[in-house]
Amino acid sequence: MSMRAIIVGAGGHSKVVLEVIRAMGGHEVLGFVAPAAPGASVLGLPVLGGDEILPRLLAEGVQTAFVAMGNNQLRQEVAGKLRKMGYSLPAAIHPSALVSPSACIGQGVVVMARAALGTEALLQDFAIINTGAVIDHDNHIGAAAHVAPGCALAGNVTVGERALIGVGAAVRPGIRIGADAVIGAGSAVVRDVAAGAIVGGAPARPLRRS
Ligand SMILES: CC(=O)SCCNC(=O)CCNC(=O)[C@H](O)C(C)(C)COP(=O)(O)OP(=O)(O)OC[C@H]1O[C@@H](n2cnc3c(N)ncnc32)[C@H](O)[C@@H]1OP(=O)(O)O
Repeated sequence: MSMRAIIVGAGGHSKVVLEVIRAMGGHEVLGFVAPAAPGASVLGLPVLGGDEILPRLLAEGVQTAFVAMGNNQLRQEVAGKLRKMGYSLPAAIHPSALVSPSACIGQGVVVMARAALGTEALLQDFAIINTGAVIDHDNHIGAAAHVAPGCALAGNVTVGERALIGVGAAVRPGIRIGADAVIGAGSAVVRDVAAGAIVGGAPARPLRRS
């Protein structure tokens, strides 16, 4: 029997999460929860309403939610609220992902198509491993961090909470990336990155913000 579920968030990332859930099977997604105009829909499913409908849905027996917001801080905050309310927040793992049997995957983690999780990789709650990203052995990916499509993280890399590793970045073995850091698209990270830093290029260096 399928579990009834909702997706919280209704942007681009939420559509991909819906397709991951459908590919996994086992859940009937009723719709999306997000502030939106009446009648809005995403991939043919309705936007059911904003946050105010969450207690009612829970009371009606919809106990499973997938938090699907691309913004790392927001995703972590919303997930915390849903957890307190009593929602069950399972991981969503695309069946085409290669997942080591010794990888450890937290609550609400999303692993997109063709991603690879290596031996003893640890993914903390609400992390996103996007399409085709490689998380090699002994990586520690912090809570609500996002490793964007096509990244390659060599062995023993540590990524802090809410950090964003931009699309196609490559990270040398053993590198530590701090919480809330942003790694620019296409970067080669060869030195540790401080918490909150924004770096880019090959080799990655601090970026001026415009
Ligand atoms: C499915 C999905 O879509 S998942 C989404 C994943 N998201 C990403 O991969 C986004 C990653 N973000 C980036 O790479 C961004 O360019 C950032 C965050 C690094 C910088 O963004 P902003 O702060 O807006 O910087 P802005 O674009 O104004 O550029 C500032 C300077 O940094 C340079 N720069 C920006 N990005 C990079 C980069 N990736 N590598 C090298 N240099 C860069 C710019 O050329 C510019 O240099 P200049 O001042 O000499 O002209």
